[in-house]
Amino acid sequence: MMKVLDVKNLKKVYTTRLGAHKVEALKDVNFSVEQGEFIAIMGESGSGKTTLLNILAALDKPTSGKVRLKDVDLNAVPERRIAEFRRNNLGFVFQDFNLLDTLSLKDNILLPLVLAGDKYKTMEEKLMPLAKKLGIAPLLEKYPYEVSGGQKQRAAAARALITNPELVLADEPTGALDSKSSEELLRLFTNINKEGQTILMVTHSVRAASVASRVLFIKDGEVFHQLYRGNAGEEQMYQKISETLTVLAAGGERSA
Ligand SMILES: Nc1ncnc2c1ncn2[C@@H]1O[C@H](COP(=O)(O)OP(=O)(O)OP(=O)(O)O)[C@@H](O)[C@H]1O
Repeated sequence: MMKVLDVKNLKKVYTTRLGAHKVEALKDVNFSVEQGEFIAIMGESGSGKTTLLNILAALDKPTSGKVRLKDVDLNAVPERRIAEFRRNNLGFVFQDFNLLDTLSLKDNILLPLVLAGDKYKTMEEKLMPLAKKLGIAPLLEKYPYEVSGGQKQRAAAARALITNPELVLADEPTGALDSKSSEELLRLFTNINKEGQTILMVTHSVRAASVASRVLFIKDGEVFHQLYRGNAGEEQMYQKISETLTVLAAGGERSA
């Protein structure tokens, strides 16, 4: 097994302006992700999920602790290299899609390759199989405002996948979708994960988390509990996650 991500003793303290207030968003977060895993991260509002995701995405720096992506210590990537590092190694899927309204779906999807300086021919070769797989091939010339939320999110997934990233980071990817589009997106994530794509997804949705291979629960800036899928089906996983959230909300003891 190969580690894609290794998070050690991660701590993040926000200091407000004038330094009057300090908020410890992450206290001591530790976990690692093996290649091919599909991780869901859950936790109540304010538990530190966005903070964690921002640090993993190299958008923010921890107060202390380490993040390694493959062999690279994120702290050691120089500022001028960060954008390139992100583009080469990570794919992002956001709750609100983050597509550019002035670009067609095709150009949105190709954007990371354009930024990386790929040749047009290479881009086209990568685009079609992916667009077909995600069911958006007939929509490529359309603009984001001309397609549904589910279609927008599939275009966003294509943009995340087109660079073949080590890791896909998804922030509440079903948050703005109706239940049918959510199910389609979860199916899609499940399929690309089965094909080997490592995924880390932050979500409030028990249903979304129930397709993951492992669920991490964050509480008070620490990993409070982990659930491994094992042989459990999605419904069983749904049950286990619900139970764990109940314990968490009650502020109770760590369950076994
Ligand atoms: N830029 C900031 N400055 C100061 N405090 C912050 C900042 N960002 C987040 N916090 C605080 O850090 C803690 C963790 O916030 P974070 O946004 O990571 O939680 P979350 O789990 O993502 O919440 P949600 O589910 O509501 O998005 C909260 O107490 C929050 O108020």
